[in-house]
Amino acid sequence: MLTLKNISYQIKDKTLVEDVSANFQEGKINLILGPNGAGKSTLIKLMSGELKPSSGQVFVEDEPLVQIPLAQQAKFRAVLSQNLELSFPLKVHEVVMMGRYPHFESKPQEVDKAICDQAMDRFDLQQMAHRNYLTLSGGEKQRVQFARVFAQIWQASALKPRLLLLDEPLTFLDIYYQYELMQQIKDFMKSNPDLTVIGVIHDLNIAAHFAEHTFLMKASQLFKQGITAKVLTEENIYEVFKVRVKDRFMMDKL
Ligand SMILES: Nc1ncnc2c1ncn2[C@@H]1O[C@H](COP(=O)(O)OP(=O)(O)OP(=O)(O)O)[C@@H](O)[C@H]1O
Repeated sequence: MLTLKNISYQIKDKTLVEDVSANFQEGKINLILGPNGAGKSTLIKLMSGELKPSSGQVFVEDEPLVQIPLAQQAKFRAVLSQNLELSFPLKVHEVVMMGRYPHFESKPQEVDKAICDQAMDRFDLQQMAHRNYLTLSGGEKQRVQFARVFAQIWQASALKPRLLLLDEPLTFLDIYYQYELMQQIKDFMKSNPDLTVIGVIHDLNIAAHFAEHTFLMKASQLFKQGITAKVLTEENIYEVFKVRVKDRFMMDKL
């Protein structure tokens, strides 16, 4: 669904992403792992179009991303970025409605309200729908952001298959919600088979449990990519993180 062809990204003489080629398949959960500073967030920003590659190209299906107008991109592609700061005292349901902005002209329609309602149900937010977003805990804010991005891509688009980009979406979440939210993604995808998820996470167990395909980054490059069980081996993990793990421990959870 999304293809990267020889993508590099440089700032001055520093290379943040070097010659990355990858194909993210439609309908799959693809997770990107790697040490701090390996280039994961930069790669997500290149896929979302927030950054333009210094060389190489990003394709959505067979169309170069740069040729798709932003207003169209927002109809089939949602992004949950790291460190999202809002400075206005919006209510929770208003933040979720932001996900619908690309879909209506001047004011939300009944369908937009219904979708926000369902998204809040899904992420267990109804009881805080009228709370000031700024007063929520870090984990609660993260769940609101999940509801916002899901509201954005709730319905299939006539333009393209849907895409959800997640940069460290599990930050601030306790272990219950880490698994719960990943499970919600998986469940949503069962009834929405055109949705592709690409996310950056740090937890090897979560990747082993949920990712169909795993992408290991090391020093600005893509070190390994493929079926999770073949990528998350003791050897590869040691090569990238310099930490010894018990392979079987993770694979038992698959
Ligand atoms: N605007 C910038 N100017 C210079 N260096 C940058 C810039 N943005 C990022 N970097 C550097 O590029 C490298 C890759 O950053 P990136 O945020 O992509 O890493 P990451 O793999 O997501 O790391 P983490 O796991 O810590 O979030 C880091 O060394 C970072 O300091």
